[in-house]
Amino acid sequence: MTLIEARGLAIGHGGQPILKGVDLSLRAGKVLCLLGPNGVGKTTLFRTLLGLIPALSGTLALGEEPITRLPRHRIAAHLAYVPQAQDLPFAYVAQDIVLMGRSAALGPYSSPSAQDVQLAQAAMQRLGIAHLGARDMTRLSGGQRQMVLIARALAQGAPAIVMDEPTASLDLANRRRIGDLIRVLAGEGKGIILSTHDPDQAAELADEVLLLGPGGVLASGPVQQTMTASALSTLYGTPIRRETLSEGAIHFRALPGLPSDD
Ligand SMILES: Nc1ncnc2c1ncn2[C@@H]1O[C@H](COP(=O)(O)OP(=O)(O)OP(=O)(O)O)[C@@H](O)[C@H]1O
Repeated sequence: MTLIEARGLAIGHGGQPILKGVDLSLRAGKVLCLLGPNGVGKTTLFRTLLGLIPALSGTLALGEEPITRLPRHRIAAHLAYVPQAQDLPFAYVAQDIVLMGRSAALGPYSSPSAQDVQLAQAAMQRLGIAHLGARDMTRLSGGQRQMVLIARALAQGAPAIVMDEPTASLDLANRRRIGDLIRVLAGEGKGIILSTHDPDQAAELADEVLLLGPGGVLASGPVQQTMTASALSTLYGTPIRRETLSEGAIHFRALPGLPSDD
């Protein structure tokens, strides 16, 4: 089942395009990873997929429906969002933030039921952060906040999840935990689209990758064929070597040599 389908999408801010001609398709049970240099438009693309900013042109469908026909609560029921943790100085306790994930499933004037509270608690337990429940979000570390936002997306129960650099501020153990969780969620049939600045992580987690260069898609497809040394060197404008480690994992290494502007 296709959860997100974009064709010829142009995106940007204030009518100014940043990326054009973006084709993207996220299927249930798959992990799609976005890679691209700082400022290329990954977050802008995510915010467009979420209906937070309008596409400038092209088509975008969530499930069977064009996004332009979907009210906010139906988008939220379809697509959960894990924004970058530093974007959210919410003055709420962590468990209330996680419970907000349930609001997409509630009617406009209803309050969360005991089952909603249970689902929020289960999401926190699954991430090993139940002990943070009563803590003020503004007083959590960046990594703790990131875990809370992931729990909120889990509690939402949407079939697709968009994650903007979900492991950026996580320590090694939590990074592993989230990486494993992403694969488990895909195994359970969720579709996950995430961005990362770590090509090794993309190679490990993703079924498919989308390489975003200035202006548009540089390449897209399965990890092995798409994440070549040459494609990544072009993407980041610096020489990159691809190595296969003894356990079969792919590792990318930026070679010495400063990139130039020309
Ligand atoms: N609200 C906004 N209004 C105008 N321009 C914006 C806005 N937000 C981002 N931009 C610009 O859009 C471009 C893409 O930004 P975006 O945050 O999507 O990049 P990114 O690929 O997610 O970057 P990073 O990897 O550094 O997080 C940048 O040039 C940025 O300055």
